[in-house]
Amino acid sequence: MDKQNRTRNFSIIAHIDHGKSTLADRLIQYTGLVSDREMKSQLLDNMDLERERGITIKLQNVRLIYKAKDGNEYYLNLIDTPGHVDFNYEVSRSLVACEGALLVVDAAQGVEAQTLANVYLALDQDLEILPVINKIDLPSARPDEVKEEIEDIIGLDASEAPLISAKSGLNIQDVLEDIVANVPAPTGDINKPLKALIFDSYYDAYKGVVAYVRVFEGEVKKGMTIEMMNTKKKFEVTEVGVMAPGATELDSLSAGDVGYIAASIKDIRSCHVGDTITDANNKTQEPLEGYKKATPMVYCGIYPGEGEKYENVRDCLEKLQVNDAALEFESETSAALGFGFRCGFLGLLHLEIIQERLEREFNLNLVTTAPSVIYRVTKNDGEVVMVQNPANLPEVSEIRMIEEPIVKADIIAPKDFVGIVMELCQERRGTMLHMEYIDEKRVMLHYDLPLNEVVYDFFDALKSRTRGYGSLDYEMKGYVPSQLVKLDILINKEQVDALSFIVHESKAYSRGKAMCEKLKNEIPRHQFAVPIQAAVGNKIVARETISALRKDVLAKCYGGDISRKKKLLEKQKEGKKRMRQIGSVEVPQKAFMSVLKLDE
Ligand SMILES: Nc1nc2c(ncn2[C@@H]2O[C@H](COP(=O)(O)OP(=O)(O)OP(=O)(O)O)[C@@H](O)[C@H]2O)c(=O)[nH]1
Repeated sequence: MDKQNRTRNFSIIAHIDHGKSTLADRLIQYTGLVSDREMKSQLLDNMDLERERGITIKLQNVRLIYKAKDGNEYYLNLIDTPGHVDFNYEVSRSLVACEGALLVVDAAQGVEAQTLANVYLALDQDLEILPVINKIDLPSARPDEVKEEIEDIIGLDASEAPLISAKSGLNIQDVLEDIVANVPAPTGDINKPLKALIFDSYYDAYKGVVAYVRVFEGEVKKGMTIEMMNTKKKFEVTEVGVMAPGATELDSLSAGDVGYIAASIKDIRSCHVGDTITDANNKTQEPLEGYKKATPMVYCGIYPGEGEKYENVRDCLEKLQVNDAALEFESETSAALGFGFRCGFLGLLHLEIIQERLEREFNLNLVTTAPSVIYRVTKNDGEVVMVQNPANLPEVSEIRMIEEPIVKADIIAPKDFVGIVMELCQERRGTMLHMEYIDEKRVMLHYDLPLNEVVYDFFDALKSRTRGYGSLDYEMKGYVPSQLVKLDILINKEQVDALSFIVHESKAYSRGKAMCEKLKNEIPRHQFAVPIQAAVGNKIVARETISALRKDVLAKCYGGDISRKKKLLEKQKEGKKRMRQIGSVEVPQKAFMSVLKLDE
């Protein structure tokens, strides 16, 4: 059998926590790629941040060599995928490079909202989906019922699905045999001109931008001149190889292979994820269909903090963008924070992760402003503007209509929690579409929810109110008109542009109040009283005051000389007035993030 017939390209898809990363580790360990001693727990989640949060964010690929029962040696290219709803985009990116996907389902939890969402993504790519039932070691495991669920809800035959424990390593060989037997071998002519898809990339200080590719046709070798079909840039290949699990150089990558290409690419903009690489001297006719660009759904301002340089922040954002194509940014200025960037993210988790990476990996000191979705504003003169920065909302008098993005949300929860889930969706201005029973125990609720209500902390609220049993998946549906207002925050009578946000009219008061209270706790006391107000237009909807640190000027004044007392108090008042006029209120950096975590 030739190499192509002994190659299998696959991903693992699952709902969060169903054990995808643990299974990936076991597969790596079983095939002897790393010794047990070297086996760091969850090797694929190689970013510290991921390990801490326990969720997979960036996809990684690794090549395993497996000697199957049929006596042949197979090359299994595994591409790890993230399981969180914010990262569906990354899931579909990695799926394009594969012919099959393992669908890991927790034997105790069964099919969840994101199990379904991931299956749909895999079906879109025409992948062979192999169900795997994990965690059968758990006392609460119910593998037979879960098999039925997979058949009933998803429509996949699960009768032959391996029953495994990724944790203990039980039946891991069944999974490998399943892959060999049922994931189709790649096809593609090695003698045709090179055609390879870049599905990910990262920046290496020595090698430059390294592209992770899936070769569909032809062959790529060191010394060859390649061309990026989209950017038309040409480079000489300095190294090709596979991750096993570290970068391992090979002579060539050919049709069907997954691996990396380094070509001393210094400018990150010349290597686009989704672009097709070809041989500059023997070009392929048509590029492969690229990825549809991920559209950010949440925006926020990122500003250099105390002592931080603007250029430095730009540099780091650019570096992050290389391996996170979904991150968008452009320059903006704020009266309160100076020069900075408006950045677009897939969701709140994505935002938090980027922020943490900037702070931790790049050691940046940042100020982040409240997240906002994109509103569609129609002005009286008919002009339509998309507003993702509340500060840019046109004057109220100019606005004919504001529309907000709505998502179609699918929520799966045990039936005992239906009331609680409905209450939560109601609070978040949701409209129920319908509800169906998955089996005797669980229901699936379909809702239309304003994205602006989902991005804040809907996911956390759902998890905590359903004791971890509720699961969520959502996709953009469109825009609907809504009664939205801009809530401004005034600190010491001055409007702070970076703290403004757009909110539904019915929530302006409660949000404003919560915001003022929060800021009151975060801003230290000054020599003068600091009023904190929330306003809609000219109307103040909430107010808090940080009382002044009153210096006791009368302490030294003995006796009852009333005129002297008066004089001293008068003087103090003057001082305060001056302070109020010229002194500025020190607002701590974290106050700008405080809108994020408002408990309503
Ligand atoms: N009892 C038991 N626990 C398991 C098994 N497999 C995984 N787990 C545990 O389940 C939890 C989630 O496993 P992960 O492998 O991190 O799950 P994941 O699907 O990769 O999750 P994300 O990276 O967040 O998408 C961890 O605490 C694992 O130790 C298993 O077979 N049995």
